[in-house]
Amino acid sequence: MTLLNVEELGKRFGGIQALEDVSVSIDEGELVGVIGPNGAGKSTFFNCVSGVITPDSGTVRFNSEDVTEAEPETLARDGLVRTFQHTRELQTMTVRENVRLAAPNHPGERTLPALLRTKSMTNREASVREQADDLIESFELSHLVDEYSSSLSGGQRKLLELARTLMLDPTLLMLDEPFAGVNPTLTNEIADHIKQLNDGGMTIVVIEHELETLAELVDRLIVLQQGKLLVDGEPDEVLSDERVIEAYLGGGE
Ligand SMILES: Nc1ncnc2c1ncn2[C@@H]1O[C@H](COP(=O)(O)OP(=O)(O)OP(=O)(O)O)[C@@H](O)[C@H]1O
Repeated sequence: MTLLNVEELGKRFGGIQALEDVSVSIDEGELVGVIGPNGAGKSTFFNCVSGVITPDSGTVRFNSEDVTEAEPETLARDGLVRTFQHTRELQTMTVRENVRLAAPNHPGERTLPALLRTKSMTNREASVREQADDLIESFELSHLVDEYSSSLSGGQRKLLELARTLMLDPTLLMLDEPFAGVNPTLTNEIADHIKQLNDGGMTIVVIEHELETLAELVDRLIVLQQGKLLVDGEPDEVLSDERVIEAYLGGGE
């Protein structure tokens, strides 16, 4: 079944046509990579799909519903969740606080005196704590729970970002450069987590410049060039496609 359907998406910034007539369909359970030279329109594509910016033309359908004008928070509540190239954790909070606070409608433990809290609020807090602890453990961040996130390495920050994102229980997870600035060991670890999440049924779309790791990870690659869809297909075929090689050699300009 189609989970995400993007039709003829267009976005212009002044004199730059960042996206032009991009149509893409993603089925439930797929693991798809989005590649293309610098400035190809990858981030603009993610931004339009995730509601960060509104496209000038075209439609975005998620679960068959037209969400072209939807706000990121609404989309996240509905299960379409994305990460950003530059991670967005709160640096003055610990790893544990960062993961807990990512929960939707976080109860805000300190805002109400204990006497005024309802049973359901207390239950919700407990389940948030449990979910956060489970994620911290599965991402092997347990030894860092009380560290401020400002002290983490680039790779550990990406793991934290992934854990925070999963607190939202996504059905469609969009990852913007999950391996950028990450050492090879953690890159493999993050790739394994992505694979496991997909094996568990989560649909995942990944923008990445690290083509070798990405091509091994995904089932399908979508190539953008100068705002247009250039090729869409299996990784091996795509990476040996003359048009793709040309686009990279030419730097997309
Ligand atoms: N907010 C903006 N204002 C003006 N121009 C923009 C804006 N966002 C993107 N662009 C331009 O749109 C084009 C596509 O940019 P985009 O960031 O989507 O490409 P990209 O493929 O993600 O590139 P990179 O791999 O370098 O991140 C580029 O020419 C970029 O300069």
